Amino acid sequence: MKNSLETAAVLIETLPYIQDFYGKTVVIKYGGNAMINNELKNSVIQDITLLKYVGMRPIVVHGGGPEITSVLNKFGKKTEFISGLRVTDEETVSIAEMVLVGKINTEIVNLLNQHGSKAVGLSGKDANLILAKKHFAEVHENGRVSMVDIGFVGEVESINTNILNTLIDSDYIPVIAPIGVGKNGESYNINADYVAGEVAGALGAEKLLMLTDVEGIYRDYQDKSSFISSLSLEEAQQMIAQGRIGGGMIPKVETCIKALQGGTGKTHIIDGRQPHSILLEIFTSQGIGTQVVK
Ligand SMILES: NC(=[NH2+])NCCC[C@H](N)C(=O)O
Repeated sequence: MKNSLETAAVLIETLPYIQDFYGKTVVIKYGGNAMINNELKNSVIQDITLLKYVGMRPIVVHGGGPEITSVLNKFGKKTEFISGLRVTDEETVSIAEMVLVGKINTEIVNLLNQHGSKAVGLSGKDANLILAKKHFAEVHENGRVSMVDIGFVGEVESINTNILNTLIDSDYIPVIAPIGVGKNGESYNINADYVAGEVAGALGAEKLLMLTDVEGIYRDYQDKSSFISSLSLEEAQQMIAQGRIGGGMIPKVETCIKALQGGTGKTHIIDGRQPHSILLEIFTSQGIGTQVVK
């Protein structure tokens, strides 16, 4: 048990961060284990609620990959991936939209509201929040690169910051499902990491936090003792170019780089398997994950 002086020290360590981040926008990419495990889910929801109540302006962008796959299986649809991207026909995108918007999004909104926040769920279709266009898969074969049409997989063309600012100015927490809308009203499934980066960049957010299922970035991704607490944008770019970032982490690190270039103050890759990783990263000086900074 901590004695009362130790408890006070923990609380007072948060003061500079509460002061610095008061009134600032923080985008949280919520995915992975922290979305499946109930205990972790509650800790994330509590953390976001705390951020809100100490005066920050949180925005949540969530994923839903595994749940989409399991519902697709129930419908008897096989999932094929090309270069890590799900081949998405019209039926697949409508199932993805149903799961992301109808189920996962409303569940997060509901949990936040149960904890005393005012959360509002949005998909990219609400007020044209996420205008999207088709994203082609890059396939490398026999030293040649080709662009393959994989259906309704999208990339962000623009973010309607006006609707987000309207909501956060009125104290709501926007919760965004990564479904984009095309010129003709068609739906696109978009990688939630990229959506979070685009939202953070477009809003010039103070922070982008990405919850993952790893501790953070390693100097050598096969050596768990080479954990990096802080990384510059240039170092991150070099590490990608030199192939020193493991496959699954590349979109996350690329997202951090893009967000920083777009005007986000700081980005953080943190371990969503660790309860309260959001608080530990934001309100302590050493943090818990890897920060990527300008
Ligand atoms: N991984 C790290 N080194 N994190 C440090 C975080 C510092 C501070 N709490 C912030 O949010 O800006």
